[in-house]
Amino acid sequence: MSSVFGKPRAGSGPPSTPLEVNLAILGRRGAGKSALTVKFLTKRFISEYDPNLEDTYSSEETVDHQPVHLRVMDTADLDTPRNCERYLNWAHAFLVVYSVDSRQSFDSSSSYLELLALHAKETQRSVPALLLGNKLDMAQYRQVTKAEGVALAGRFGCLFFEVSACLDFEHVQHVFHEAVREARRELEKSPLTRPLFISEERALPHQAPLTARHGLASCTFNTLSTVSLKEMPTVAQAKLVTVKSSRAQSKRKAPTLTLLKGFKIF
Ligand SMILES: Nc1nc2c(ncn2[C@@H]2O[C@H](COP(=O)(O)OP(=O)(O)OP(=O)(O)O)[C@@H](O)[C@H]2O)c(=O)[nH]1
Repeated sequence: MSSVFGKPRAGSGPPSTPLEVNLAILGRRGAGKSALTVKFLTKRFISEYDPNLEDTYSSEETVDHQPVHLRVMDTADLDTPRNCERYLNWAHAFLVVYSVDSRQSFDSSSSYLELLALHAKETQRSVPALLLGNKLDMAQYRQVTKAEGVALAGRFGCLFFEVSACLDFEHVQHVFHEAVREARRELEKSPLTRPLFISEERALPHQAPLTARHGLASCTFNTLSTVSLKEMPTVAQAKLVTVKSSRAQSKRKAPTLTLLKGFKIF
């Protein structure tokens, strides 16, 4: 969606270097991570998807008059966090998604928040997370109350929103932009760019019990000082796709979209 939504207006001053923000979307299968990602990128709602695809998308945004080069990793864990290195050391902010009509997905979101809290503790570096209760349009089938969402977010000190990938775009965009704001605040506190590293594939033996206690046995929280690291070339284990057009929604005749790999968009 190169610059379509957030293009700086002509005459709005000299262009500044875009802030680079990496955003990872986490949550149980079916919570609506892909639908939210695609809604944000294209203003469209998808109803068919390939649950095994994990992609990272790139979008030029303007948030509070500042250009932002945003990368969004739509993760595809199975039911619990797995091989979390690929996003733990990459993201500047996390969107943890559950579905308001699924208690299981809410429980998983709690596991993800635990994981992020543990990682922050291990690395002494906090990365903002936002908790999203998705599928608000399905509120009549609610299994999770808004109060529970608020309480869980409060426990982990994160922002909380209820959204729907199939309702208004502006609300979804607002949430993504809030994530950028949170990331920016954190980056301003520690202006050094976060290291784009992935670890060699080996776990730290002493960390296993900690993660296992939280049902996160397949995740390791490697820090710069404890493992040998290699520089991450681009986005780890993910295909980078630039979405080229998203004026689609505002036009009567749907134009050709450069589609997100694997999605059918209607
Ligand atoms: N009614 C409704 N359905 C939604 C919403 N968001 C997603 N869905 C549907 O829920 C199903 C799962 O959505 P996905 O976006 O693929 O969920 P995901 O979290 O990416 O799941 P994986 O791809 O398996 O990791 C799909 O059938 C979507 O069409 C929503 O806000 N409202």
